[in-house]
Amino acid sequence: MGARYTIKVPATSANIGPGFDVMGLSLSLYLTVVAEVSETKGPVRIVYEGTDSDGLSVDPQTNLITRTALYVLGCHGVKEFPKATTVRVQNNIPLGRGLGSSGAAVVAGVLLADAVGALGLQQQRMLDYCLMIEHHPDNVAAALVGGFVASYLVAVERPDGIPASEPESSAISNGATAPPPENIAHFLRLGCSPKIKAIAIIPQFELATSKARAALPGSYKTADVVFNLQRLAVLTTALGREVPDPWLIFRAMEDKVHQPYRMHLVPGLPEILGSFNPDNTPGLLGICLSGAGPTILALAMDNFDQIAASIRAVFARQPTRVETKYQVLDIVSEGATCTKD
Ligand SMILES: Nc1ncnc2c1ncn2[C@@H]1O[C@H](COP(=O)(O)OP(=O)(O)OP(=O)(O)O)[C@@H](O)[C@H]1O
Ligand SMILES: N[C@@H](CCO)C(=O)O
Repeated sequence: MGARYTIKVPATSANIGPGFDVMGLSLSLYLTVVAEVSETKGPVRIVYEGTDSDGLSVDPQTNLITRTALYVLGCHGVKEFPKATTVRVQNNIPLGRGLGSSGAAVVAGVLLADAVGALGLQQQRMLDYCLMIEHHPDNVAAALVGGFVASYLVAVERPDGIPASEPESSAISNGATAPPPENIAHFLRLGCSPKIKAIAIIPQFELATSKARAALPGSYKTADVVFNLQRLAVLTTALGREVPDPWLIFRAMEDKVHQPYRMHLVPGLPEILGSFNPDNTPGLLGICLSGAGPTILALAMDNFDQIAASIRAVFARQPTRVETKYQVLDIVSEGATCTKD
């Protein structure tokens, strides 16, 4: 009898307005990976069972989940999956929409290697491995530990010399087996009121994070940086108050570092960010671009379906008639898990 592991990783929304590359919320939408490990040596096989998996590679050397796992195994002197393994992927996180699909895939890959290689990695060490592939910690830290998470990279330059702005590490695509330095990033879980839910309004088009990052300027005005720092400091505790203050949160979710430069990439974004507020939209707490977009994240305490309908209507009346779906999600306190059946 072989072993069977089930790995479950939540979707995440990064930034939450001012916390560009800093903040992440984990959400009740999951990537599930089931690894069926046989007792004999043999190849690894990938099977996608989810709905949003069109075009994803099932070649273990290129698929993001198994490629990450192979990198982590390689760092431990293990060149391939130790036993014949079938990796069944059920993905409910839409790809390239700003809901942390790539971060979840990377986290799943690290947990997969840890399980099949019996590596016994601690959570902090897992984060180091994740950051060799996903260069900003906001999504992966929240996906790994769960809840409302703040994080920073200890060094701005990545340890392998690749600029943090690069979308993906060449360390793993080159088959390198150099382990990451220890403690690349630090993280902290912050309080988030259980009264708050996350409404994700998801346009039916993909926006690659690399493209959305390429739209950002290389330098900023001091006043814009101060604008974000002021809001971010307030946001870190505003979401955790027992009785959330809608206008405090609304103002604390404004941003001048990334959203203004991404407006042209998401039709309707200027109107969405400029039209809704807690006075004209009861129940609304705050609104922002989720991660690199194009999903809109609205935090709210009530009237979830009405808020979603109002935002969807703005997308629908754009000249390009942007089609959307929406989901009302919980902010989940549990991060990625791996269980042995
Ligand atoms: N389950 C998965 N299996 C394999 N590859 C995946 C999986 N999920 C995501 N990816 C890869 O990640 C890409 C999307 O990553 P990208 O960083 O552009 O968007 P995102 O992670 O969904 O959004 P954001 O980082 O803004 O939250 C996909 O096109 C695919 O190559
Ligand atoms: N902080 C990242 C999140 C996307 O992965 C960005 O906005 O580009």
